[in-house]
Amino acid sequence: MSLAGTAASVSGAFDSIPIIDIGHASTPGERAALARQIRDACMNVGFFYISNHGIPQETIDEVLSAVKVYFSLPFETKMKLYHKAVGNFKGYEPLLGSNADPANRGDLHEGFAIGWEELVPKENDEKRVNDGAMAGANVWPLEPAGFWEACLNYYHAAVGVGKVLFCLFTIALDLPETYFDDKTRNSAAIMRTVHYPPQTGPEGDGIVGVGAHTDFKCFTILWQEPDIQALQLLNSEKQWIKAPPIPGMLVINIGDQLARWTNDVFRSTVHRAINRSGVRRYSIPLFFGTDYHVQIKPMPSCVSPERPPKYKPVTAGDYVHQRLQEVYH
Ligand SMILES: O=C(O)CCC(=O)C(=O)O
Ligand SMILES: [Fe+2]
Repeated sequence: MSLAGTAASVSGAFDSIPIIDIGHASTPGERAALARQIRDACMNVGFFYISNHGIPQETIDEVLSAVKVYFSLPFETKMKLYHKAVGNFKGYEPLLGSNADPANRGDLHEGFAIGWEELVPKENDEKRVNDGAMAGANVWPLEPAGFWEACLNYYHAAVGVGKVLFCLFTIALDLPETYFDDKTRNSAAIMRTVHYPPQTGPEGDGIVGVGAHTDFKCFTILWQEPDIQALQLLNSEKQWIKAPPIPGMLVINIGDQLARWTNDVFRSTVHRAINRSGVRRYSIPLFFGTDYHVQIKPMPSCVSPERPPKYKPVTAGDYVHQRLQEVYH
């Protein structure tokens, strides 16, 4: 059956989240089976865990310790790089500075956002030329020393995982493996390091760590701090399903860009984070999209007479820019 046909019979009433071992993603004989698992996960849940992702524990430990020091700095120090002053959705986002769910009053987290940057600057870096509405360089705090390096090391490692995933997604979507190559040359990936203070207010006060939302790039690679439950996913029965951190694994979820590319064959699942653990929680999402100048339009394999295109074509950069403006309004 075609992808569009199969999608019609999928319910989305999941109660658990699949775990997929991507350790053998570069072995050609393994890829087809792996892509099938990914297709099932993306059609039914929109979320999955990956094990054997290859990001060294040291890289994770270093970014986590830098991030903990950074967020413990005085408010005024952090506000020197306030993202609205920086102007391109990069830099520091204070507590309650965003609101992912318009029904809520604000998100109880602070964050620091970066985009692509070479670890060693290149003389002639053409990268920014095509970024349109999303153009602009990273900014970096003066302290802690090495913050930028720890962040960029993790960023590049996660982008590497993202490239592997893009390839697996194309196989899962019956497309040539190279389909996204010319659409992901610039690695249009935004990484946020995020601090969620413990939430102590009454239930239903309209303030949670991050309110119910869908992500708006192609997919998200999320590292969450071990031992703290916060992330929850909404299934089609309107039940919130917990997505606890699993040691050594990352969470992957489909975002709205890939839902648009796939005419909703891949599910962009609503999720939120509530930190009632009593302790601070840190997480690091990396949102990976197609290059900002690329037009997002439904793939032929995901359109049929019974499943006509649901979305008008849109340029990735304009789309992301508009969605970010809504969240940080
Ligand atoms: O921190 C988390 O667990 C989720 C974060 C999230 O959903 C986001 O930043 O889009
Ligand atoms: Fe999210």
